Amino acid sequence: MNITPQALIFDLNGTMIDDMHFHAKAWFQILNNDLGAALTWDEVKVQMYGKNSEVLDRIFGKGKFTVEQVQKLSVEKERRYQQEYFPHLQLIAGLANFLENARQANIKMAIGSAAIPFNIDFVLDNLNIRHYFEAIVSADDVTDSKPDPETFLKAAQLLGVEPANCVVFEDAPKGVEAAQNAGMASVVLTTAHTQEEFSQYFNILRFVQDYNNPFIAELLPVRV
Ligand SMILES: O=P(O)(O)OC[C@H]1O[C@@H](O)[C@H](O)[C@@H](O)[C@@H]1O
Repeated sequence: MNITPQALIFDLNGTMIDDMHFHAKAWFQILNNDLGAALTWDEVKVQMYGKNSEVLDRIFGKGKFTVEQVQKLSVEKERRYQQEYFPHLQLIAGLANFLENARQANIKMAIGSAAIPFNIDFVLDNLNIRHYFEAIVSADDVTDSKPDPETFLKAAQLLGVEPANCVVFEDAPKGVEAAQNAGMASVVLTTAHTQEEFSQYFNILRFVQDYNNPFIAELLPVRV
């Protein structure tokens, strides 16, 4: 398939940085040690997609916590995650180059993440890459997170690009599903999931380990 997108939309966690193990660890502690959920490691990994409030609703049922309690738990989870992950914080191989090349090719770029702004700021500011992104859609900007298409549709709208002309970078099955629901093609980073876990989706252009895969550069217009 030969596709030159007008816009690139990046999921954040597991897609720009290889940090999903640290999210699972922080969730495991909060859900089990603090809230007594008794979930296995694998159950935590399956349940922890979407907004933090959605994760808590899914596991404990809607209405178990007040809005204030959810907010407190959400920030506490991210505080623990940030503390553990900070020494490892770096972009996935080849991404720094790709962002720069895409910018020089005038491709619009956005972030579409289920993370709260606290975490998005943590990544963008510590890695000094905020200037690449014309739009940022976080957990706080949507009613329903992935697999609902709202995150990616909002990002496309903010960039002023039709969904069909956007390519989404994702690492999670629910994220690829969200892109599919938004009518967008996706490239899958195999940081946290195996290819088999994506078998039901038909919007995947390629599976890549990192941004040094030659397919990634082919997404940008050929330089003359
Ligand atoms: O949408 P992204 O960028 O992959 O972020 C998803 C993750 O964001 C984290 O903040 C949530 O706590 C995780 O549960 C979730 O999986």
